[in-house]
Order: sequence, then structure tokens, then C-alpha cells
Amino acid sequence: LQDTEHVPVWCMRQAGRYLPEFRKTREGRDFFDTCRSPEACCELTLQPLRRFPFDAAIIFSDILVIPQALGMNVQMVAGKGPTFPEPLKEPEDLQQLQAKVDVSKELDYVFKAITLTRHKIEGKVPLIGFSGAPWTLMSYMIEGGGSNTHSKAKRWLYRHPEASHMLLKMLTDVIVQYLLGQVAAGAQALQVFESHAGILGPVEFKEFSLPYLRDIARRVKDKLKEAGEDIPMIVFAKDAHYALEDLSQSHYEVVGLDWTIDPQSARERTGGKVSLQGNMDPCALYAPKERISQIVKKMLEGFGKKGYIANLGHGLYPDMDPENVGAFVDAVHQHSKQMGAQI
Ligand SMILES: Cc1c2[nH]c(c1CCC(=O)O)Cc1[nH]c(c(CCC(=O)O)c1C)Cc1[nH]c(c(CCC(=O)O)c1C)Cc1[nH]c(c(CCC(=O)O)c1C)C2
Repeated sequence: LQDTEHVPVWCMRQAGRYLPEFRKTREGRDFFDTCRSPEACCELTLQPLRRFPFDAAIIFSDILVIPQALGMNVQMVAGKGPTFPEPLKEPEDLQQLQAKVDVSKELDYVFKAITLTRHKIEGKVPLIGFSGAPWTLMSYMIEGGGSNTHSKAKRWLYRHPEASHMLLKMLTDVIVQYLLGQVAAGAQALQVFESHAGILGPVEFKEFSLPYLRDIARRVKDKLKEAGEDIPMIVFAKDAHYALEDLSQSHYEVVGLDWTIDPQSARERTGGKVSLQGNMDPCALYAPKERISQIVKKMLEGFGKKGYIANLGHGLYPDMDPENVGAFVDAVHQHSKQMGAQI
């Protein structure tokens, strides 16, 4: 990553319901219909940039567009979140999935949204594309929605390991095509969300998540390299602190961190092999602005200025005060400028 005067900062879910203008644009429209409108996605992506001096944009979309592309029905139910009326129950249900997905056709609307947004940003900040990681998507496809225990999906790992690998492989192939399509459409960095890593232990993570995360980065990078291209890739495996060493050697330039790891030990454990991103507890945004500023200062001192992207340890919540988000961004810029040059 390049040296910058201040530490770059963006927030997961920076386009979201905490912004009144987001709620207004989304009003009365189905969530996935919104995702299928390039104009709406572009508008929602740009909204947080009009308010705050973020250093990156992330395309408005959702990780669950991939299960949809595989032929599954996914609804966003108000007050409940994503819901699959017919989740996968047993390995034979895999036969109902689309074996050969034409990503350029099925997910064309995301690519259009990226191209439109990239033009509208006019080079002011880079545009990040993203995908859910295989295990996280698999867990939604089996659970049929959010879950505390993920026990239905984990049951597959223990009872049907072969079918699990088949599904994970199928998802990986689609994700690789999807991410390459996003780069071709104009994405300038890619983040892979393994949001449900924390529900796995180190052994299961090594078998059912890590190999696929690695495969995705390696295949995307190899393909880009053939065309003389290269873009930074970020892996965010939430609550996978047990895997930090492995994640720092997985072909990703950046490892995103949740707030359960302290910055200094994350630096030590990743040994300068990668840049780090994160990791303020989103709930710290409920604190008064002065307190946010202190927390940010400490976080910056822990990570150091070099090879660091400031962010939260997970997404913003809908009841957060936009003013405090602004205070977070300003604190990152201000404190990091004052820190001066650092090794
Ligand atoms: C704003 C939003 C999104 N998705 C959902 C919402 C809220 C609903 C609404 O607006 O109506 C439903 C929406 N979509 C999902 C959920 C989580 C449900 C659950 O509890 O399991 C909800 C409420 C599933 C989802 N979707 C996503 C993840 C991975 C990140 C994470 O760990 O939070 C996950 C797990 C990715 C995602 N989703 C979204 C983005 C946009 C870009 C940005 O960050 O600004 C991104 C990157 C957009």
C-alpha cells in the first residue's frame, strides 16, 4: 500500500440505515429489487461520501446475490433479515442448484452498478467490490437466514463433509468469476467477507474455510496477472483471531480485523506480512465524540501508520448517530496527520 499523509478510513456498512437519506431511497422498495437497480446502488454507495470524507467507497449490494444466482429464493423480510423459504436440508438438495452459473448474465446488474458508480465517483476515492466467502454463504443457504448457533450448517460439516466440500467448491468457482467480473466492471479493490468464521473452531476453519479463501485470492490474482493487472484484496474473517497467522499468508494484501484482537498483538502475529484493517468496536460510536477521539488515537498508536486502513471491527448499526461516524473519520485523519512519519 502507498504511503499517505493520513491513514485511510472507511466503514463497513457505511451505506446503511443509520443515514436518513438511505432510508428515504430504500423506502417502499424491496431490498433485492434495490440491489438490481444500478442507479439505486450507485446513489446508495455515494450517499455516505457526500457526508463524510471517507477514503473509499464500497458498492451497495449484498452477499446473498450469489445464492440467488445459484437458483435459490432469498427474501429480505423487514424486522427479520434475509430469509430462504426453501433452504438446503440434505445433500440431495444440492442437485437443485444451478450447476453451471453464467455469472456475466446472472450478476450483470452488480457489474452495471459498479461501472456506473466508478464513473460517478470521478476518481475521488477507490471503489471496493466484495463477495461473501464460501462458508458464510453455505451457512445462510442451509440455515435459511441468520442464526445464533449455525447448528444446521455445522451439522453438514460433521455429518456430510463430502457434500459440504462439494458445495464450498461450487461457491468458490462462482465467487472467483464474480470477483473477476467486478474488477472488469471497475472495482479497484475487493473484500471477501467470511462473517461466520467465528462459529468455526481452528480445526474446522482450516478444513472448511481457509483453503477456499486461499483458492479465491490465488485464482483471482493469477487471472488478473495474465492481463497485466493487480488489485489489493482484503480478507475479513470475523472472530477468527485463532487463524490470524494463516490469514496473513493467504495471498491477501490486507487482513481485516474485528475488535476482539488488540492492534499490537495483531501486528506481532502477522509479522509485517500484510496490511491490517479495522478494528474499532462499532459500539464505541455510542460514546461521546471526545471519547471516540481518544479510542481512535489509541487504536492508531497500536497499529502504527504504515500498512494500515482504519475501519470498524464490523458494520454500523441502524441506530448510530451519523455525527459520531463523522467524528470517527475526522479523528482518524487528524490523529494520523499528527503522528507524522513512522516506520
Ligand atoms: C444496508 C444493508 C445491506 N444488506 C442488508 C442491509 C440492511 C437492510 C436494508 O437496507 O433494508 C441486509 C442484510 N444482509 C445480510 C444481513 C445480516 C443478517 C444476519 O444477521 O445474518 C442483513 C441484515 C447478510 C450480509 N450482507 C453482507 C454481509 C457481510 C458483512 C457483515 O458481516 O455484515 C452479510 C452477513 C454484506 C453487505 N450488505 C450490504 C453491504 C453494502 C455496502 C456497505 O457496507 O455499505 C454489504 C458489504 C448492504
